[in-house]
Amino acid sequence: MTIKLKCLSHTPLRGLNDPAPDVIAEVDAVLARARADVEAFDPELIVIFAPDHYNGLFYDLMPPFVIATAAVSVGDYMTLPGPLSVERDLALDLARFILDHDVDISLSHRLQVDHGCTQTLEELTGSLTRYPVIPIIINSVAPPFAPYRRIRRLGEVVGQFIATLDKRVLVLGTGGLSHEPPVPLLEGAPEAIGEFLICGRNPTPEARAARQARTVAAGKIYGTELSAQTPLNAEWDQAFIALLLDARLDAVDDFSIEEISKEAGRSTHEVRTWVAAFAALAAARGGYSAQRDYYRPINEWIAGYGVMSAEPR
Ligand SMILES: O=C(O)CCc1cccc(O)c1O
Ligand SMILES: [Fe+2]
Repeated sequence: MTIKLKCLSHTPLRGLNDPAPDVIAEVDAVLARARADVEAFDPELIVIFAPDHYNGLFYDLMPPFVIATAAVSVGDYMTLPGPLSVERDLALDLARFILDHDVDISLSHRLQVDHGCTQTLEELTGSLTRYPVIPIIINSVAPPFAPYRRIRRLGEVVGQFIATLDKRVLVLGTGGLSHEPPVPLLEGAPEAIGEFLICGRNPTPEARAARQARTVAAGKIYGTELSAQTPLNAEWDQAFIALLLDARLDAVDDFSIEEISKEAGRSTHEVRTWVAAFAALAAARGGYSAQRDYYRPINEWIAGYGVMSAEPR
């Protein structure tokens, strides 16, 4: 078994509300290098830990985390629509392994996924079907959340499973870092918004266009005194990256969900996907060496935008 890791932020505002051309060029160069790494590694399986943003998962049934044996992209924010190439039997084997190791993961035989899962797959592989993939969606936007220690444990068990495979496995985490796009909270929401958060799947094209427009409008003022959203927190981001570089993964057990929401923004919890990915790498092969490939706070994209790579020491 050989394993590599890549963790990247995602931003649906790319191409919709871009920063200066030199910043885009920087990010394009980092993504091109990451894509070349993936091409050279030629994974036989990709395990992607990703968030959902009320496109596949809603409060009518909100799992702390769920593994999909079949997944279809909703194609929001100009991302590719259609099915992912999920290895059904292997995903089921992984589901059984996780449950047998006392981590109570949910299972979906037909999950809708959004830009949170598909943008990174597309950026690193050029499609949703180039390589076999197993999506594990971690609730990162719909409180209450499982403690970070449970996410670390989930990653550990996935890593133990990966260690049993005779394959080249790429583990991906996508989301974060610090940021707070205008994702509504159920608490105190107007009735119509509450209804959407509880059972809003398969919105009309008009509703999806309106949501996209709201996010673009938020991106235009994000980080200025006009915005009510918690601003990016580069200090928090750099400390989180340092924790991963130093393999101090158990430090996440002390993370306070409320404090992170207040200090860095409510969607910063997408970093739970990074925690799971690094925990999987560490469990699969013990020590790892990691590098920060890129970091820049990018207000236009509503993202403390980071990219990291790691592999066994
Ligand atoms: O459509 C939404 O709910 C929010 C979209 C969104 C915006 C900026 C950064 C993100 O990570 C993100 O997911
Ligand atoms: Fe997101």
